[in-house]
Amino acid sequence: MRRAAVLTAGSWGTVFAKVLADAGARVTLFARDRAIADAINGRHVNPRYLADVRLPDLVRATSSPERALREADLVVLAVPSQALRSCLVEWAPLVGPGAVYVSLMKGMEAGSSRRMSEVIAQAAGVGPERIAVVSGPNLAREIAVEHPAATVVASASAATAHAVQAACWTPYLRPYTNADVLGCELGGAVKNVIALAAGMLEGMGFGTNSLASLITRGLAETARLGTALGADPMTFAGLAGLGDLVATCGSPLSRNRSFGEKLGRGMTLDQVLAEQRQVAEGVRSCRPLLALADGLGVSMPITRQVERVLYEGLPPLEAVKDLMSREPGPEYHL
Ligand SMILES: NC(=O)C1=CN([C@@H]2O[C@H](COP(=O)(O)OP(=O)(O)OC[C@H]3O[C@@H](n4cnc5c(N)ncnc54)[C@H](OP(=O)(O)O)[C@@H]3O)[C@@H](O)[C@H]2O)C=CC1
Ligand SMILES: O=C(CO)COP(=O)(O)O
Repeated sequence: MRRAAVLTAGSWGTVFAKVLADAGARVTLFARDRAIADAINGRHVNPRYLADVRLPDLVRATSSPERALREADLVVLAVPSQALRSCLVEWAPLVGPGAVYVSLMKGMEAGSSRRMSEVIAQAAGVGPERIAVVSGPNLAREIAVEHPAATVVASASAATAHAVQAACWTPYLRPYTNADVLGCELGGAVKNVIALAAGMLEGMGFGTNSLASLITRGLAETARLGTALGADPMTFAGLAGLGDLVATCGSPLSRNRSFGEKLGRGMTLDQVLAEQRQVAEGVRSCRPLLALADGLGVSMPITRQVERVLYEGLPPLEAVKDLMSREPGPEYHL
């Protein structure tokens, strides 16, 4: 039986702990807040993030990272992307020598523009064969109630990808493997920025044509950046690209989309941040993505406008006008 540690007990970490247990693993879920760990052990629910779903008996919780990581052969990481590096300073020394790290995160590190697997490799000092990424159209709330969905397990090592695939295959979650770690992570990070824009459209009252145009052109700029960085273009037509983009831009369950919707209704960044409890990764990831794009001379007009709305106070309607008034060009260009 596999032994998995999941850090931490937020929305996706909690649901993924259920997935792993339903697939047969013994799971220890780390919660910073001892009250959450006690509720999971006593009542099998996470009162802060998933109060109405019973977690399997194979999920136990602890507020001690040492206890969570002891004997774990899978170390599953689900913290806000900007917190990962500092968390690993504390956690990595507690991880056993052969354990595989699994990233569930969909963001880019501010300042370094590093993907989460790159932060893991650097901060934990592990090689790519010990790292996997799980990414796809996986809104936590829907997976929690076992609506069927698919996902991608990406790793540079086929053996690692297959092991993680087996560890998270349940009747309601179907994992596919992919060797393109870069493309899968980029798809997950950029779709959060595009989902902010999708929410803004919703908040401004625009309809389905606007949303479909945004999703399609959002995918175009994701693929442009990805291929310039060396990703496989096919990845962006897959679950971690188009799949996740459609799910996140279309669902009111998405935190990025709801964040954008509030901006679209006229709230400022600070006002939305003050009332948003869960992480909306696109807010902090758009600048590191633009830094990568600028370094390669890649155009990402939607991401650029989202950044201007967030950090320059540009009204969302002005951002739409700017996008629409650019010189028209061919649909496909590099
Ligand atoms: N939710 C979803 O549907 C999906 C999310 N993801 C990705 O998973 C990652 C985690 O998201 P999600 O679980 O939804 O986020 P949540 O906001 O729901 O939970 C965040 C978790 O991280 C903890 N945390 C917050 N700040 C820190 C910190 N500075 N140091 C250590 N722990 C911290 C929180 O603990 P506390 O409660 O104590 O504050 C909480 O357990 C993100 O990258 C997201 O994009 C991917 C697929 C689906
Ligand atoms: O990544 C997700 C679905 O695949 C969740 O998106 P949000 O972080 O916007 O809720």
